[in-house]
Amino acid sequence: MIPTLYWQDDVVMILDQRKLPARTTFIACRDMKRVIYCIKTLAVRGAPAIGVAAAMGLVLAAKAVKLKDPAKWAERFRAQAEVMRAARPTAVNLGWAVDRMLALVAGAPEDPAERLALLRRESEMMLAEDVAINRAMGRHGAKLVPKRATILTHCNAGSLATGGYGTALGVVRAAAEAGKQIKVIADETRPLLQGARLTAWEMVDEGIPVAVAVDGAVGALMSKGLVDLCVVGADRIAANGDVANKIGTFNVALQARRHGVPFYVAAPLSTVDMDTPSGDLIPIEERDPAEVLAFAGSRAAPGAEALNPAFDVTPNDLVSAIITEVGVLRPPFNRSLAAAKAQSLT
Ligand SMILES: CSC[C@@H](O)[C@@H](O)C(=O)COP(=O)(O)O
Repeated sequence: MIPTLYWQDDVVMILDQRKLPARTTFIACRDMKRVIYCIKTLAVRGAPAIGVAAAMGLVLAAKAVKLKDPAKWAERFRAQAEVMRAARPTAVNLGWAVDRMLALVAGAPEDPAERLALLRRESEMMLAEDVAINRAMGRHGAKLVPKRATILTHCNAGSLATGGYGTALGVVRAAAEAGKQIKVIADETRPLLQGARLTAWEMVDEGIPVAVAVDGAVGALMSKGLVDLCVVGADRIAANGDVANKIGTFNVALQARRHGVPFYVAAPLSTVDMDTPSGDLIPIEERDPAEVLAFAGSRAAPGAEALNPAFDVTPNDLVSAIITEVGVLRPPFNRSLAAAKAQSLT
């Protein structure tokens, strides 16, 4: 599998996911501004991958701040960190990674080279940890998958959306590695086609049979008994278990409930935001209407406006379970999430 992002000497290399699957090109980021450009334009996307990219971007920012006085240096670095935090609003992993780097700076050595090395190591650790967490999630989630199963997923919560292996697709991979007969239905995921372009590409590369369906087909497919379970990722999970994920996820969950299909969310605990009590308080990114109004390079619906919320919130009562690195969490989620978060801090 091609890496999503990595360090090459002092340069952050980011796979340009906007070009996939047609071309595999990397963007060389030498400053934080370039990393932010990649995050905003979705060259790098998916909650955990955005978090790692933010950490790497802050290493570049730390290097660029040349102030000698440690207090002034920290003040400038903190200001840069806030610019990074604002790059995209919904995925809480971005703010989580920024806070982790800020906490490190608070106790960091004053020697600039040592300080920089510390931040660099932290960003590398986050990347490695993310893959390990995804594998753990995969092991827990695979137990929920029958021996033969068709799994429907929405958007791309795969290797490309993370440091590697994936969250929802990590569960798919782990089930396949355990010898189960898995087929995947990838919702195409309008308007930017993360399902058709990215999930299908990852599954074909993995040798796992995959069919792409238009987003509106979910109900029809389930009514014919063609879906055994749904597994999706998350951008932010509120303390009560409400789940923000790619626009269209809520529809999948509603159809799953209507047809008695289990609806699972696979996400690391870094995606759980205990400071946001419920889903209605999660900020939802509104993206450029042009993403909706352009089709195959030409303008669709001339004269019309567009609504383009990038995410929606699935209420916790539609979620069968949340698969995390510490295990499968069941309702009531306010209790199971709080316990898992407390466990992860010990
Ligand atoms: C493991 S990724 C989980 C989510 O981040 C994913 O499902 C998603 O909604 C990504 O949205 P995107 O706008 O492509 O960043």
